[in-house]
Amino acid sequence: MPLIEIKGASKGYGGKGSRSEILKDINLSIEQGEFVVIVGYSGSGKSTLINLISGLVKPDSGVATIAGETITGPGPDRGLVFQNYSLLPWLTVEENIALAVDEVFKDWTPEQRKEHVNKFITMVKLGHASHKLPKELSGGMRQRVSVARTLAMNPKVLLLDEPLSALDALTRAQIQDEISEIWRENLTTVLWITNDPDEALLLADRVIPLLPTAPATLGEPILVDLERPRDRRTLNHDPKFKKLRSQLIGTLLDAKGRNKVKSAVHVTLPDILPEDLTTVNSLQFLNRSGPKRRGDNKREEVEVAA
Ligand SMILES: Nc1ncnc2c1ncn2[C@@H]1O[C@H](COP(=O)(O)OP(=O)(O)OP(=O)(O)O)[C@@H](O)[C@H]1O
Repeated sequence: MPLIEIKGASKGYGGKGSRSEILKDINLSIEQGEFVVIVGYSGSGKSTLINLISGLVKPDSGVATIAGETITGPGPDRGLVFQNYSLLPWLTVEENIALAVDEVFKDWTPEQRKEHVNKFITMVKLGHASHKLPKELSGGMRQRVSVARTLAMNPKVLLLDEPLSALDALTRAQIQDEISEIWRENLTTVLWITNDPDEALLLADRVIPLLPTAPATLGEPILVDLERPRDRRTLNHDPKFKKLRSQLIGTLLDAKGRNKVKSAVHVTLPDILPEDLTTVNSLQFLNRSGPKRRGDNKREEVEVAA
């Protein structure tokens, strides 16, 4: 049985008159230990999709399950990491993580919890900063705390909603590698959402494009059979990587192209002779007669893409 399953889910927002259908007929199946990345355009419904699994969004139709159980709301079996860290500013790195651990492992001894917290602080390489407050950390360090806090709750699946998009490219690359390493060592199941095709292919076992049809739906999964660990420097020259990249980008671009609603609109434009702007003499410029109408109105066909 897959760990995560979505069957025939659709979701829209708003009431009558202002309703927008965002997702339609979403079918997704994620196996235990898989690293799946969904890649799509900004605003296409990626957060809505991941939140069908986090339990923050309920589908209008269809169903989302974890280990066969219908998802009806958020739960500790699904760890969610957002783009904006969501750390408590008055608590240190250690305390932020301990708060989550204390909540989930209430029956553990204080020593067991402390050991557990320290394990995850070390895992994300923040041992030197464990007593710092979030305001004393860089964006990358904050996101590492956020990942450590979520992993420390031992969720069945780690859900990451564009976790690195607020970071600079170099920090992003570093944390991508770190999370990939943590995933390989811990055999966690990961669902990662991004708008970056390179990030998707670097990390995933399987990449699924979210096609910007209106409403959006999932395209055919792309199996990323690239050897691990993946080295971004060599990958850039790897013909297999290049092929997958072009397949993924092509799929997204094609879907975007097909989604353009074309309609021919007939507009009538005045047929004007453009003014001669080469006039350099200021007197000539002041005395210019302005644009001239050549004749009858002209008909032009303009194509509008919605
Ligand atoms: N709670 C809500 N109520 C109404 N509309 C919403 C709600 N949440 C999202 N939307 C709309 O649904 C659409 C998809 O939003 P969503 O956040 O799922 O997309 P996204 O792909 O994650 O976007 P981004 O990449 O910009 O974060 C957007 O038009 C958004 O305005």
